[in-house]
Amino acid sequence: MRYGVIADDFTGATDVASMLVRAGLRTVQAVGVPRGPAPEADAVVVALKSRTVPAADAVAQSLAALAWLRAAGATRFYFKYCSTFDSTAQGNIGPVADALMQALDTDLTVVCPAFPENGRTVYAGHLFVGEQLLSDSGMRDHPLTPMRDASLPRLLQAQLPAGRRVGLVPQAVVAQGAQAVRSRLAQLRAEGVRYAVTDALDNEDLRAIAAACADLPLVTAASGLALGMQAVAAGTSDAAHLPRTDGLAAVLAGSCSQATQGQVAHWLAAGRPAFRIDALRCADDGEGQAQEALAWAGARLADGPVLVYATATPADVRAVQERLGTERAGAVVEDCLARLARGLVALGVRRLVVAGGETSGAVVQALGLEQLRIGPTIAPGVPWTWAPGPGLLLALKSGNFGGADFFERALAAADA
Ligand SMILES: Nc1ncnc2c1ncn2[C@@H]1O[C@H](COP(=O)(O)OP(=O)(O)OP(=O)(O)O)[C@@H](O)[C@H]1O
Ligand SMILES: O=C(O)[C@@H](O)C(=O)CO
Repeated sequence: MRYGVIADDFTGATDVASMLVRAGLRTVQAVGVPRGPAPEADAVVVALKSRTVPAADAVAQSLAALAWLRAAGATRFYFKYCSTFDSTAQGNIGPVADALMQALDTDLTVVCPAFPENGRTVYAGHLFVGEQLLSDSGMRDHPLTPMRDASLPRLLQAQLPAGRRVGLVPQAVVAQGAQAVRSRLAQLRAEGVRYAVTDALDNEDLRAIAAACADLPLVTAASGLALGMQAVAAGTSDAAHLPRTDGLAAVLAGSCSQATQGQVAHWLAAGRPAFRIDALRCADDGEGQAQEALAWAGARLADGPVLVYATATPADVRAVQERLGTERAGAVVEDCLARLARGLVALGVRRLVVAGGETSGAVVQALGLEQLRIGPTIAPGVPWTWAPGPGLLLALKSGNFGGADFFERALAAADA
């Protein structure tokens, strides 16, 4: 194995694994730090749930993943965070990146959240979502990681220990290609910069950055840079062919992003069956709420796919958070959806779409899954995956990804 990837959430892990597969690398996704021996692969992605935990926990989990990946033979490392740089107020990206750099004894890395295929671009160090600055996008109202600043150097600097320097590789340099990026990185290193934020507007820019980073022990990025790694890695594989399954189908949505709100609205508008989870009820009687949803689903699954969603508007989420506190609100809803996932699989569901990174983490942990095989892409950054234990097709959708008809499209693809 050559590449070791540490992803700070589960949808982010399938996102980057899918890109590595597209780049031609045989890729295995491990759920949490693996216990067993290294699988036969060019890249292993370790999926953590470290984005919103206290920074010290995130660092400890990431270092444990690094230790396993090194022992398994990886020589190049990739810290995968969100293409919208999702961090809590305290921020885990800086502390984790810094700890990984120290452990690898390296003095320079890049910071590259761009994912142009999903509208995330970086210009003059500022992160855009489509045509909006990150701070003007729906990410302003994220339940756990509201992003109210679009300047990557400023966001990162605030998360780093004093004295760490952050610099920029501007788009004018990236557009000149890999050699120009390499020269700029050398210049920044000579100036004492440890973190080079890279502008990137399209996949061509990502390819140039990836080629320029070929000798760096560590890169930090969203999944876009993995697509660019095609140029530097000897590609060998195509997307894995996943088994077919005739089991029942369901969608669980815990994401409150604008994209997921649109997907839920699209499902409801088509008159498809859907059950809304009440977040306050989850706090009072999570087991009762899960049982009620399960009984509802059990009565309908034989007729076709069902949706169970906690997805709510920013105003509704705020009202719940004011009552419960942000952390508890997130945790009780995740817990309810995780129970539901267990219940749905027990009822015979074998094709499951989950929306939301934290939600996916809770679901995958509740199902006790250890490894996911990466299959064909449903939408940029979202592949079908296969969990061999229960024989389950699982799509873990990043909150912000996918068009309005994503749920229907995913289920149709699983049928094809
Ligand atoms: N109605 C609700 N009220 C309060 N919190 C909610 C509600 N519905 C969901 N949540 C919580 O909001 C959080 C959503 O985070 P999650 O990571 O699952 O989605 P996302 O951030 O949109 O996705 P991604 O991380 O892939 O971008 C979860 O902790 C979930 O439990
Ligand atoms: O990079 C992204 O946007 C996603 O893979 C993600 O991390 C969502 O949680």
